[in-house]
Amino acid sequence: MATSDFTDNLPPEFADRVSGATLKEGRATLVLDAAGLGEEQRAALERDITQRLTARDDVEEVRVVMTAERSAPLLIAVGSGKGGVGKSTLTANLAIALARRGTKVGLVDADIYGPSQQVIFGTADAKPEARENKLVPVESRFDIPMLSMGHLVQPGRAIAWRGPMVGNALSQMIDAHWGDREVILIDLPPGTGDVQLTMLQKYKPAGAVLISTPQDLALIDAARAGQLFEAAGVPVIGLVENMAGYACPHCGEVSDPFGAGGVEAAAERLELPFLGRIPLDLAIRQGSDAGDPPAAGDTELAAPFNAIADRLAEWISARS
Ligand SMILES: Nc1ncnc2c1ncn2[C@@H]1O[C@H](COP(=O)(O)OP(=O)(O)OP(=O)(O)O)[C@@H](O)[C@H]1O
Repeated sequence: MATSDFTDNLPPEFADRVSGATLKEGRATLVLDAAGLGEEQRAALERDITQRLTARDDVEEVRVVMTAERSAPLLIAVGSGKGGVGKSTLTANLAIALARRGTKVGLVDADIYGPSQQVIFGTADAKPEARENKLVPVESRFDIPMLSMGHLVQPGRAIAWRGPMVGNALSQMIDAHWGDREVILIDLPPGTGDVQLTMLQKYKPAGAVLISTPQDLALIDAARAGQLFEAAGVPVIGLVENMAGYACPHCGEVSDPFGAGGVEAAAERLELPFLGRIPLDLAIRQGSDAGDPPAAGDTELAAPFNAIADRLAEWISARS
């Protein structure tokens, strides 16, 4: 017998997904459309259907073939030449801004020197579990699953790591159960060290966003980081200027402690897109420390992050 009648009694939510079915000598083969389902939902669907069908007298064995395999999520690296220029702040806020526009985004904090995303996302106490030898990302309250070096080692312990250990930790985080995530933002450590090299050799990102303050020194380092990506064939999506324009909370006068406009001018010189400018504002630091990043709210400080996320989203959709 080669028929699909045996699937007729499946509930509609299952039956609607069956795009092909045969039953031959007790062996049922089903082709299921798994589009839009996350990894866990797919596993649950397969389990459930297998149970229902094996309960039948005429079915001894069930094979389920899932189609519409999810494509691997797009990896986007966020890098900087120097430390402390706001890379983690940008990555967290971009992830939140993208998630608020409906992108299924995940986040990896690969900063071995000072992982901080677990603080910004309030997941510092979480311990990621492993399933089938792969880590399951930790859920955060912004609906952004994440993994951080801070989840894998005690803060400060990874600093002495070199090549293979770094590569191993990075692999565990990137090869995790990312389910239905379309985009994963990767918060890189500053500079052009082991993590960047492993990233380029093993998990070449689709693109990189670079952040810098407007000082010359920070810019020179950022340009160097940009060169590394470009040499490896990873397009630099654009440059972001951080900590420009400080509005005095007392008198309102705007000053530019690190200069202003330098990143935009550098982007022009390097022929790279300029994605936007984030002001220096105490509320940005306070929000990050308190696990309440500005992009999660609706104050005017969300605006620069939203504008940069818009540019990034345009870049992502132009690729797909
Ligand atoms: N625009 C801003 N206004 C005020 N504070 C900011 C701004 N951007 C970042 N900060 C603060 O500056 C500090 C450094 O920022 P962040 O951790 O994002 O930098 P980083 O480049 O990721 O540093 P690291 O090299 O340590 O990873 C943090 O305390 C952060 O909250």
